[in-house]
This record gives sequence, C-alpha cells and structure tokens, in this order.
Amino acid sequence: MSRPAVSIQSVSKRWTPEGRAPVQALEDLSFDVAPGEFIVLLGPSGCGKSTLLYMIAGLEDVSGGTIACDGEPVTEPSAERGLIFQEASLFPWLTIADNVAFGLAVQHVQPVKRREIALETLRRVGLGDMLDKKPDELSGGMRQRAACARALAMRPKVLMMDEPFAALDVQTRARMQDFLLQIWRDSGASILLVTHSIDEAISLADRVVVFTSRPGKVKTIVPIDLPRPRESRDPRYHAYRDLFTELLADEVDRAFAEQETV
Ligand SMILES: Nc1ncnc2c1ncn2[C@@H]1O[C@H](COP(=O)(O)OP(=O)(O)OP(=O)(O)O)[C@@H](O)[C@H]1O
Repeated sequence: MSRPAVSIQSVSKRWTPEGRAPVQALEDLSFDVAPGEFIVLLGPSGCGKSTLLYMIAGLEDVSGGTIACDGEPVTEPSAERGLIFQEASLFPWLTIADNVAFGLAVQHVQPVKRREIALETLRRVGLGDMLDKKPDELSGGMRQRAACARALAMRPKVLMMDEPFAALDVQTRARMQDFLLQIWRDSGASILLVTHSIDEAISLADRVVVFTSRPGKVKTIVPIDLPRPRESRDPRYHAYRDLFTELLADEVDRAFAEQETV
C-alpha cells in the first residue's frame, strides 16, 4: 500500500484559555488519508473538526500524538497543505488574479510565471473572465471558487476545507459540490472537508469520519460505496442518510445529557 498522504496517530488537543478551565477538544484520534482520497469530517458542534484541520495545516500544535504528511511530521505550515474557510478569505484590495498570485509570490515564483499560473488556475475554476475584478464585485460562489484557485495554484497535495459552502444558497452549494469533485479529480490532491450537512458528506466523500461529541474521537469511519454522481433517489443513499442521522443524534443526545449532569 502507498504511503498515506496524511497520517493521524493518537492525536489529542487540549486548549488552555487564559483564566478559564482547560478544554479537551480531541482525544486519541487516529486515522489515515490515502493519496487522492476524499475524506469528509462529520460531527456535532464543538467536537474539534476545525481544530484538527488547523493542526494538519501546521497552524496549531498537537498536545499529544503525531500528524505526518507524506511521511514527514507536521511542524509548520506548508504550501503543500492548503486550507479554505467558510468565508473566502481574499484580500479585498487585490484583484482576483493578484489574490491567486499572492501565495506564489511568497514562494518566490517569478512575476511572469505567477501571472501565468494564476490565469491558468482561474480558467480551470471558470473565472477566466474575472481576473481584474475585486472580490466584492463577485458573488459568494465565485469568491469561494477564487479561494479554491488560490489554494490550487500552490499545487497542494492536501486540500483542507472548513465548511466551505455553508454560507452559500442551496443551488450555488450544489454547483460548488460538482465543481469541487471536478477539481479534486483534476488535481489528484487528497481532500479533508468539514461539514454539518449529511447530504454533502454522502454526495462527496470516499469515506466519512464521524466524530463523537467533545472530546472528539473517531466514532466510526463509513466508506460511501456509491458510484458518482450520487443520486439522492437511490435507496442506498437513503440508507446512508438514516445511518448518519442516527450516529449524529446519538452524539448530540450524549452531549446534552452530559450538560444536564454538570
Ligand atoms: N483558540 C482556542 N482557544 C480555546 N478553545 C478553543 C480554541 N479553538 C477551539 N476551541 C475549543 O475547542 C473545541 C473544539 O472547537 P472546534 O472549533 O475545533 O470544533 P468544531 O467541531 O469545528 O465545531 P463547529 O462544528 O461548531 O465549527 C470547542 O470547545 C472550542 O470552544
């Protein structure tokens, strides 16, 4: 078997906010992500999904355990690991092309080459006509595509997305999911995507990692054994929906029961 793109071994994370009780966000978390695999992280609010992405991105330290990407322990951020947030975090004063080229400048790519890569990537995400627009001249879906282009321009091996489509309307969200599957196939990157939407998880994932309520642990990992594009009328799709609804309801009930006994 090939080396995992991401290997998470016995990872824990404890936050110690100043003047407040420590928070055990994650506990003894272990799973691997294969090269080119699409993983969705699903779990109740506050179970540590975003925290896990930040640690894989190298933006936060683990409190215990190890995270390795392509066999190398993660100690700092790297262009090989892109992170996309719910709100496209583009620089409002730069054009879309300059936003995409920005990360390349940090990597010391020459200006002509930067522009070339930015144009090529923006064309790939369907924004070839928007190069000189500023972010606030674009719709929410377009801004999110530009944020994807900025991450893709760095040719990441791992792309992490934290509820990337949560702020979009239903139709735009469905289109963005199709778009994401297309760029995932084209780029060959592994994807880790956080969502609260069971349908988004079933539509996109190779495997869904379901978290327990805080402290987040792996409750179960469910491979989605359905051909793409996934058809929501398929009875097997419904079976997955029922399964995830039940798994999440258990965790939300458990979190409420614990709050009541505190
Ligand atoms: N910088 C921080 N300092 C202190 N505590 C934090 C910090 N970041 C997150 N936490 C706490 O860690 C826990 C996990 O947070 P995290 O945002 O990772 O969960 P999540 O599963 O992504 O939640 P949601 O689905 O609501 O976005 C929460 O209790 C949160 O309050």
